[in-house]
Amino acid sequence: MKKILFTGGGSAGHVTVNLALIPRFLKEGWAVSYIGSHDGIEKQLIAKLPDVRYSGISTGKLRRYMDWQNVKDPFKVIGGAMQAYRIIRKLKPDVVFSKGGFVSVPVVFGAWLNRVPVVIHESDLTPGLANRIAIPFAAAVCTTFPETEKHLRSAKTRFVGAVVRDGLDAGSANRGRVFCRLDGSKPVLLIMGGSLGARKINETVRLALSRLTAEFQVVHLCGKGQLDPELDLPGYRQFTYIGDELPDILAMTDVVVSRAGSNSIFEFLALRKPMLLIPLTKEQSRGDQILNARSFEASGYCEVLEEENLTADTLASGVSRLYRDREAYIGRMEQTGQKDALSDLFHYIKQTVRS
Ligand SMILES: CC(=O)N[C@H]1[C@@H](OP(=O)(O)OP(=O)(O)OC[C@H]2O[C@@H](n3ccc(=O)[nH]c3=O)[C@H](O)[C@@H]2O)O[C@H](CO)[C@@H](O)[C@@H]1O
Repeated sequence: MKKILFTGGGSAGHVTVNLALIPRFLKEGWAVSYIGSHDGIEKQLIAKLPDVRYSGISTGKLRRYMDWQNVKDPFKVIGGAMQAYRIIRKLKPDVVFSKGGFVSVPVVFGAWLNRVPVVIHESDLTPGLANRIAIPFAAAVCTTFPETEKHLRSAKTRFVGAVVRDGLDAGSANRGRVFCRLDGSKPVLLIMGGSLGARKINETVRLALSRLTAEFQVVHLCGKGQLDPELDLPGYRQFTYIGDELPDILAMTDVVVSRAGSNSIFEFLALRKPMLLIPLTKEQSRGDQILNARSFEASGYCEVLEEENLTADTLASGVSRLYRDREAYIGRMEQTGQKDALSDLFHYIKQTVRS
């Protein structure tokens, strides 16, 4: 029996591709294991797959700012690397697939020490810090954007395109309306601040809410701990995070306001949802979301609103404009080629197994 080990975590965006690939390997009879952190979002998401053996390791983070955790974290990273090395030595996987996030770095290093080939996947236009550290130890890097190759120097790259989750297009608008208790009497605006929520977007949405609800029914995914219990308006629904019902909600959505995380924006593109993107700033991230958003803007799929220009007024007027011009956005999105990135990636990983 062939064995594959997956890793990746820290945010849902670092697990989405794994969740799409795992069922394919299970269906072909592979033994599937996963290394994530002890308490990250990946643990909850992978727990839904009973046939996958999950091992937690300790993780640390490389921060761009001063924090007392910076002193403790190198020890956690070293501890995590030793745990990953031992797990991999015992499991003896034929191949490792890494989606990035800090938990993946010791796993990739442990695989390299154990001579197990690693395939890395990069969702963003430029590689994240974790992937940049891990790339020298990998056999190959698969990219979502064709432009990414320019930003990678050492490893073997392969452009596969965007992997969107299975079942994304099987949503039902009716189920979505029942779930959200909305009657569909107005167009639906979905607001999503990435898998963790976005505080600045949430605050601005609340300031603009009377204007937004005059034109739309609004579904707002706020992120953990960011609901406003005081706000209970007709035509406005807030959730911290939506799991399996997201395809239903997307099916009833007319336009989207979102951060520019790679998985999210390719999901909106696949479903032809016009988007107003508010990327994370260079200070909040490394500017990857700005590049993701600008690439989509150049193709005519979205409007970009930089966070420094985000006000109740620019948000409300941007969404109105987006809805007014929706047919033009949808028309351009329909011109995109349909590449089966999931199958391409699946076959490629199978070819990379240890000989
Ligand atoms: C703060 C941070 O580090 N953000 C990064 C993270 O974002 P983040 O985790 O937000 O990633 P993405 O936007 O790429 O993906 C979010 C995923 O979560 C799903 N979802 C989201 C909300 C919800 O309620 N339910 C739900 O299912 C989306 O459908 C999508 O599949 O990974 C992305 C992919 O590497 C990067 O582009 C982002 O810069």
